[in-house]
Amino acid sequence: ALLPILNYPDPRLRTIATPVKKITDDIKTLITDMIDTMYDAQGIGLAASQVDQHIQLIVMDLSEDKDTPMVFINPKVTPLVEEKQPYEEGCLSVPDVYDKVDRPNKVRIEALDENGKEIDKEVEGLLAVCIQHEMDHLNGVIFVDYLSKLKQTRARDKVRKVIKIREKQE
Ligand SMILES: O=C(O)C[C@@H](Cc1ccccc1)C(=O)SCC(=O)c1ccccc1
Ligand SMILES: [Zn+2]
Repeated sequence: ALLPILNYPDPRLRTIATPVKKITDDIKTLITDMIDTMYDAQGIGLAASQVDQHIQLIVMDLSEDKDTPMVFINPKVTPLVEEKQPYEEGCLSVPDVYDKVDRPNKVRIEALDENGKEIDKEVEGLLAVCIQHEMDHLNGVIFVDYLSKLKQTRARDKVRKVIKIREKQE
């Protein structure tokens, strides 16, 4: 099923996600729904916080054919390089807003997959940028928080306009 995505500056996006204790059938259904929702919204990642489910769960798919979803449960991300690089980011909760954010571009990801199997890998580039962006969501941080106050105001105005247009289309 498609889930509604919370839009910035909804305060629910600031909720800190809690660890997943047991991978229940409900969680497996949420994973499927989040993957469907991510594809429908043309995203490459989605954090459970964005669909108002405040547990430590991220889905991502950076593949061309949108047929290789990745699931990260209770993820831990550790930077592997000191220096940060700018990368153009977007966010499904801040539609039509894109801007550069500086982040380490090589990180280690430790997590569980949807079957509870350990994941422990080093990634770089867009995958590293995206997982850090998703981790921020689980900690109530949105990428516009790294931008200037002026850009944050512009982002709020932009989201308001996009939502109005979407409501008219329905
Ligand atoms: O809101 C989200 O978490 C999804 C977000 C993930 C993300 C994309 C790019 C950089 C960092 C994090 C998106 O998928 S935004 C839409 C998108 O597909 C995209 C935007 C910019 C570059 C590449 C992809
Ligand atoms: Zn986002």
